[in-house]
Amino acid sequence: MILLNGPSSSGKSAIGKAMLPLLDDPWFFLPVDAFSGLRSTNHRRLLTDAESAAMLQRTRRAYHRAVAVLAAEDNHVIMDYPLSEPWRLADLLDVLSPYDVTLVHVTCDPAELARRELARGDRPIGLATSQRVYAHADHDLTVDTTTASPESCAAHIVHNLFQPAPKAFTRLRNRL
Ligand SMILES: Nc1ncnc2c1ncn2[C@@H]1O[C@H](COP(=O)(O)OP(=O)(O)OP(=O)(O)O)[C@@H](O)[C@H]1O
Repeated sequence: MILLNGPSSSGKSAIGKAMLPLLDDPWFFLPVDAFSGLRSTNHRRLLTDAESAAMLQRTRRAYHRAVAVLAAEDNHVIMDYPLSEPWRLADLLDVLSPYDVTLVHVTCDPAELARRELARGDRPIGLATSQRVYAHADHDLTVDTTTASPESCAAHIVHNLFQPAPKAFTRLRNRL
């Protein structure tokens, strides 16, 4: 399993898509946005803020478990998911404990993040630079997309996929 962690607009989705043709075997690319996109946005009752927050957390916890179910059937999965709240990592360390995870930190200069965000027009302005990805100073690989293309970042990840144990998830779990 590969987890692409980085702020909004850092290029996680572009890298994930660019990786697929470079990999030897079939992989699932399952961005959290695709999973959340399965949930209706058009419904009759207006949720309170607390209900909305609970719903988002339920969705994310379910995403963690959906990925684990795919892995339990020996499927390879690329996650595109910002670890922007500490509980997300804590939950993943638990749920994904049976599986090999390569944690990739996707980074980008804040000015370039802001430029991309404005150009996209479909993300709240300021999300990318305000989003604190829980970088926790440990990961298996880093790619900086400020000037590198998604294709070159994807190639770097694929060529360095086999990292010596213990990998970041194991080290992080041992620190708990
Ligand atoms: N390496 C890159 N160089 C230049 N532009 C890029 C690069 N990677 C992505 N972009 C552009 O930045 C925007 C966001 O890319 P992408 O959707 O891959 O980011 P993301 O990290 O998955 O964002 P989000 O978490 O908000 O879904 C897109 O318009 C994309 O074309």
